[in-house]
Amino acid sequence: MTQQKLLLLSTGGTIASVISEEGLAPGESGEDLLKMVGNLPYQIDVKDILNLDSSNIQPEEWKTIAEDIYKYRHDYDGIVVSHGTDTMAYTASMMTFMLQNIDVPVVFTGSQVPINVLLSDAPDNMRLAFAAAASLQPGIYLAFDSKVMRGCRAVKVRTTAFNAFESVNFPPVAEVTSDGLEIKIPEQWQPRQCILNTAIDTNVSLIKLFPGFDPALLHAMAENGCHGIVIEAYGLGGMTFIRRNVAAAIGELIRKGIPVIAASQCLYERSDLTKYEVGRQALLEGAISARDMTSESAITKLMWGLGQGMDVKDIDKFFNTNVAGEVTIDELN
Ligand SMILES: NC(=O)C[C@H](N)C(=O)O
Repeated sequence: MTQQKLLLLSTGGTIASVISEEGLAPGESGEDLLKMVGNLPYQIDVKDILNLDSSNIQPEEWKTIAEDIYKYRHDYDGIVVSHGTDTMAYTASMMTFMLQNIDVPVVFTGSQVPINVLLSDAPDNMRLAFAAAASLQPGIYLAFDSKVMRGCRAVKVRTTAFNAFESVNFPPVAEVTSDGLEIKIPEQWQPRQCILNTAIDTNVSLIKLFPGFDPALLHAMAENGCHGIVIEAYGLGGMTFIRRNVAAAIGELIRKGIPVIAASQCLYERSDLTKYEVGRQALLEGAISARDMTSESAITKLMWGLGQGMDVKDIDKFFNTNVAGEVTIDELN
């Protein structure tokens, strides 16, 4: 049997970090990573495309990563992207929108401990990512600590523990068991034209509501060039309306053409603005529900939608559309 051909795109992160006087910083190449993982039953090519801690990965780097995935995808059976963990969920979510209908498996991974440390989690995570890239349906995934999840559902929930990521509001698609990589949710992939579209609007904001939040800050953002806002509201999507009327401020912004997405500060389960008065007020003012999306998916979806020139109505429609498994659409808001 011929070996599967896989590509490693390395971008830095803790996985590739070495100790320096300034603190841990990326230093190992993709080839170094592969050497330390040891033998794998695949033919693997490597390209070092970035060498950054992921806290330095920003929209400019998203574009580079998306373009490289797009450029090389047909030369390989699957692609692994090694990436720092801090912003990996944002990058994986953005790739979901920039590379719609991706036609190969693309698997992001990283580690909590550098690969050159004896008991690092990196070798296991790399092996998992390659196994996933060799066997899953096309899609954007994140592989970490024996689990493979949809990239657009992954959230970093722990700062140091090996089980740093969780798949939020959607089960992991595959898990390591004694039988190997067990596919739990076979993705229903249908061949369609893969589109690379990296146009995004980065003039957006993601804010968390807290008791005492001054809605004038929303106006200040709009006056300073903010084109769209995701608000992590309370519980099912509730927002203050007495004394400090957040809902009314949202209405004013929306009438100025600035979409406002209502997400929840609860990590799990969906927002539903219809249930309480504090949600309905915001809904009446035109707030758009993020439903069960992660904040990482909501903010990247908003950037991408605005980058396509969508207005408030289009963004509303876009957020009521499931692009690649990032949201569960049901009758609820
Ligand atoms: N574990 C990690 O990879 C954290 C690191 N600061 C990064 O995101 O690049």
